[in-house]
Amino acid sequence: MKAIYLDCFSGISGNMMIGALLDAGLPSEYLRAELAKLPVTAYKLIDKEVIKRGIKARYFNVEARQWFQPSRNLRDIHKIISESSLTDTVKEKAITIFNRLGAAEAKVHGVPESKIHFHEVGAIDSIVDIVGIAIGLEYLGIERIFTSELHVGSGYVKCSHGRMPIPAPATAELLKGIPFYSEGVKGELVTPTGAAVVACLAEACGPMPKGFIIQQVAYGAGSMDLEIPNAVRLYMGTVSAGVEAASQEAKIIETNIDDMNPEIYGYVIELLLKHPGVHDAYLTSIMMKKGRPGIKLSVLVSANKVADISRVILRETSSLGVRIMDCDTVHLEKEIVTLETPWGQARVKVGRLAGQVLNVAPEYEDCKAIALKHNAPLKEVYQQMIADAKKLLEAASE
Ligand SMILES: O=C([S-])c1cc(C(=O)S)c[n+]([C@@H]2O[C@H](COP(=O)(O)O)[C@@H](O)[C@H]2O)c1
Ligand code: NI
Repeated sequence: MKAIYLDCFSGISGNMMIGALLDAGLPSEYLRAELAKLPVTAYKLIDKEVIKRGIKARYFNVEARQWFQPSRNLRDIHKIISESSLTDTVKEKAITIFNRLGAAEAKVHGVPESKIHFHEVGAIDSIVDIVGIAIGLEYLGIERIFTSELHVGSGYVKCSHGRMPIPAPATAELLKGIPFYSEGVKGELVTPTGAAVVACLAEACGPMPKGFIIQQVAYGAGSMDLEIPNAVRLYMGTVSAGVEAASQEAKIIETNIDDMNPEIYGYVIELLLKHPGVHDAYLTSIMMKKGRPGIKLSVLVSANKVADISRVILRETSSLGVRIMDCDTVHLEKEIVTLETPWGQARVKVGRLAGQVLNVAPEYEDCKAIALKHNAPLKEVYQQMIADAKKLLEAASE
């Protein structure tokens, strides 16, 4: 699977992330053409190569063409993104990041999310950065994202509220569950946008996952000149489907529900399974107090995503609270193998322990599509896929 590992030794911001994606192969013209699908125009993109402490890096920035921009709240931004002709994946990713940013601002300022305004120049910068990141990840085909611990810098930052401690309050809110540090560098190395991107998209923040094979190294420049290069380093490469981030701890989040419209459950499970860091989400029938039939919702999640996923559960279900439990896990090493069969292509999951194949599982969706297309019994498609996969694996091991 195509993956990136972001080495945030000098922090991360929206601009730095786009710079790194451009340096990794996202064509500037493609980014501009996709951004032009948004109904916002009064901006100019800066995209150039710079040298940061001797390292060549790509610098990206957004300049508002006019100082006055309409004040936009989260709803306006949702509308701008969702009514554009960008792909659904880009829209969904961008809206998820904006929601996180909005929630953090709302929490810090003690106002409802609906009252959060992305002000003046900041709005256009945030829209371009966040949508641009989603465009870049889709263009480069990135399926998994990991980061290092984040270097946040130190001191104070000047913004519309006055001088605020670093990490800025919205950044600090977004860094819940994410390891970060400061080594005395003065300045804001991680911005709220950078933190929101990591919080929403990264599966884990720590050492590079075992088995990550690097194919390319790219640098996205920040705007500061420091004693260290002000840049984010992006390693692009591959990681096998089963690779877990090193030292990744898992938790189980659970809640019991006895008062929710049953139509909601399928939607919530689908939503949860789309979140990076969610390994499983499932329902169990239970009998609750006062003889009420109920449902226990359980979510197996990477430890650094507990706050994030608890929020999704509390927002989307009728639950008033969740419980969180430690969970040790043992995994087979997973690999996805694509088979060429007389019926067409189909993926099979191969599970290994110390190199020995212990399980071969055809992908349900692929088998279902074949069964429907060729009017064949699903169980026969499964049997055929398992037999073909075993033959392929035997041939590969000879
Ligand atoms: O303008 C507001 S409300 C604002 C709030 C905060 C909080 O932490 S609260 C921080 N900032 C600063 O604005 C810039 C822009 O950050 P981006 O993520 O949009 O690039 C940054 O310096 C923040 O610390 C502004
Ligand atoms: Ni703020």
